Amino acid sequence: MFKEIYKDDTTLKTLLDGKWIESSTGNLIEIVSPLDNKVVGKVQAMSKEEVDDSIKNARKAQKLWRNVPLNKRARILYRAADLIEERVDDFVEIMLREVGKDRKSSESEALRTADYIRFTADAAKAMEGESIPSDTFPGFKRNKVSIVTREPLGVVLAISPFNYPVNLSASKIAPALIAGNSVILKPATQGSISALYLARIFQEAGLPAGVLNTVTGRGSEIGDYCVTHKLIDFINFTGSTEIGKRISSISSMKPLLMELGGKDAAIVLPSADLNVAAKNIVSGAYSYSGQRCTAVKRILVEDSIADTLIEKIKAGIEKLKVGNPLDGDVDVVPLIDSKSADFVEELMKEAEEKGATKVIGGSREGNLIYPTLYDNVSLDMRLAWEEPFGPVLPVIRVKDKDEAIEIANKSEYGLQASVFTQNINDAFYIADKLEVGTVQVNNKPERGPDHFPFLGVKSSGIGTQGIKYSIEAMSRPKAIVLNIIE
Ligand SMILES: O=C[C@H](O)COP(=O)(O)O
Repeated sequence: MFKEIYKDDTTLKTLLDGKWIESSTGNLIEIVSPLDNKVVGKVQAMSKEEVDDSIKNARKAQKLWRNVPLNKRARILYRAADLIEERVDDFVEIMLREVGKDRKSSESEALRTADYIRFTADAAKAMEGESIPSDTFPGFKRNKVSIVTREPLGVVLAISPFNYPVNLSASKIAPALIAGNSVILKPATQGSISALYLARIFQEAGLPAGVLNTVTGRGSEIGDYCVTHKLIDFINFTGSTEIGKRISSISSMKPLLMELGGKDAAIVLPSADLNVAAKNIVSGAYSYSGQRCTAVKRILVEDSIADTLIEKIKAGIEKLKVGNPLDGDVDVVPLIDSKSADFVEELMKEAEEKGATKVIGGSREGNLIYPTLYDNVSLDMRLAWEEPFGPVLPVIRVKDKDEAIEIANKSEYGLQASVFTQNINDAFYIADKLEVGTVQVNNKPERGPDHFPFLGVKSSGIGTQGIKYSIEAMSRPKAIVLNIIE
C-alpha cells in the first residue's frame, strides 16, 4: 500500500498541489465496511475554505497542463495504467473492504480501468482537427479557411459513486486530463479510499502538482459548494437521479455530463433463445447484488413463455453464491449500507402485500439480501417503477411486444434495455421504439466495451460518455479562421 497517503494505519490524507495533507478542521469521516461494520479508514472532512484552495490551485495548474504536449500527457496516462496493473492486489483489498465488492469483480474493475486509461491516451492521439473551406457555403469564395482544433474546458469536477470507485473515477479523470483539463476528484464518501489510492497512482505516474486534487468530505457540507464554485468549468457526475437533479438545478450555466439511475428492462419474446435470455438476466440482475445502474431491473415477458423463462431464471439464481466476500468467492454480497437494504426490503414488502408471487429469495441477514425474483408484479407496485439498487427483480407479464414497449417507455428512466429474440424484425421494431440510450439485442445491459457510447435519456442522464465521447464532452472546438487577403 502507498504509505504517503496515510497519516497513520487508518487515517488518509487528501491530495492538494502535489502534497498529501490533513484538513485543518481536524474532522475525519469514518468509512465503515459493509462486510463486518468495522472502520476501514478515515478520510479528511475538508472545509469550504480548503475546497476553495483546492479548486484555485487546480485552476492555476491547468494553465500549465494545457501546454504540455499531448504525447507527454499520454505518456503519464500509460504509466498510470501500468501502475494500476502492478497494484491490482492493493485495489482488490481496498475495494473488497470499502465497498464490499467480491474479489473477482474488484480485480476486473481495476484491470478494466488500466485498459480504459490506455485506450483514452490512444484515442486522444488519434483524434484530429479539421480545416473547413468557406466556398461550400452559398455566397462565399475560396478566401477563408476555418482551422478547428480542440481546447480543454478548464477545471473539471469529477464526482464518482461508491459502486465503481476506481473505474468511474478514472473514466472521468483520464479523458479530462488528456484533453488538457485539471481535475478536482470528489468521490462518494464510501469509495473515497479507493479513489484516493487511484489519485496517488496518477501522482506516481508523473502528473504535475495541482493537475489532480482530491476533495473529501460530507456531501451535505461541501457538495453544493463544489458544484456551484465559479472556477469549476464542467461537472462529470455519476450517482443517483435525485442528486443529479439537484446538481443540475443549482449549477447554473455549467456544462454537465451525468450518468444517473436506471430501470433497465429485459424484454423477452417467444422467439427468444430462453437459455440465453435467462443466463443474461441472472448475471445482469444480480452481479454485485444489483448495485449497478445498468443492472436488469425488470423483466417484461410475453405470457406464453413466462413460466418457462421463470423456471430457467430460478435455476440460475439457485446457482449463485451468496455471502460475505471475505469468506470466499461469492456473486451476491451485502449491500453498501443498512439504509439501502431497508429500502429494498420496503419495496419487497409492498409488492408482496399487493399480491406479487415470490418465486425465490426474499430473506435478509444484516445488509445481505438474498437474490429475489417476483412474478405477477403489477403496475400499481413500486417495484415495477422504482430502482432497488439491490438483488430484487420483478417479472411483469405482457400480452405482446407493443405492451412491453409501452410499459418500458412509461418509466421515468431511459438508460438501457435488452431485447431477447431471434427475430431480427422484432428486434429492430422494438429497439427503434424504446426511449433509452442503448438497446442490447440478446445481451444484458452494460456500459462496456468502454469505447462504445454510453448515455441515458430522461432521468437517466445528460450527455454521452464513452472514451472518445467523454474526451469530446470535456473539450470544445476552437476555430481559427484564416482570411486570405487578395
Ligand atoms: O453503475 C453504473 C455503471 O456505469 C455500470 O457499468 P457496467 O455496465 O459496466 O456495470
